[in-house]
Amino acid sequence: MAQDIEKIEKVMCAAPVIPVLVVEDPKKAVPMAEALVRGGLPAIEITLRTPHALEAINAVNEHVEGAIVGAGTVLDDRQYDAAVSAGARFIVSPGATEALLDAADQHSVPLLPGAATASEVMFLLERGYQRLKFFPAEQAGGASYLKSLSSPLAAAKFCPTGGVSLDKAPDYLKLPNVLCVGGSWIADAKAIAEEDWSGIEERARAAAGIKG
Ligand SMILES: O=C[C@H](O)COP(=O)(O)O
Ligand SMILES: CC(=O)C(=O)O
Repeated sequence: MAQDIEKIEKVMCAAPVIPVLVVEDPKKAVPMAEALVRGGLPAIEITLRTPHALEAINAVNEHVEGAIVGAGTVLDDRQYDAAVSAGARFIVSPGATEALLDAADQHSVPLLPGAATASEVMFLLERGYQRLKFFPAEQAGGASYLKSLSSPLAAAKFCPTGGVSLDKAPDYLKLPNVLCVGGSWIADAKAIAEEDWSGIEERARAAAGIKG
């Protein structure tokens, strides 16, 4: 089954940046997401890298008006099912496997799979996926590398993530094959632990204003 491009583009085009979040304490998820939404970043990715990530997704989905909460670091079918049950509105993976794409076929909640090479992109295009995460963006070659994929693999459009910052984001966003970027700089683990909601809101506002 092909990717639902319209559905995933609603997430990718909601703002220039998707914050990637590692939430240790689910009680902090709601005020964190409220700060992000107030700052102008409605689409947020809570990674399944902590024991309470599903609880955090559920809380944001239930309580934060205007948020489009997704699950990141979804690696297999069990995690896909669990994230959807928790209320995730989109699913992100650092890569892609046949099994994960088969799991996505069972759900209407869309998948944004990761790719870092021409062959990985071609594999995903073959499976009907044209909206992809470019991960890890800076480490794999950065904006110039991604630009060089834009002509031969023109159907693929990306959300570069990994090492992206406020300063580096415009270089990606001006590329013809980039719809948004992802990153943890807006709300990193320290800011969440310290409940720095005003700082998160301020960085979200700066990110929401980035032009390509
Ligand atoms: O694992 C990395 C996340 O996808 C975000 O990367 P970052 O911390 O480099 O922004
Ligand atoms: C890095 C990434 O894409 C993820 O954790 O979902």
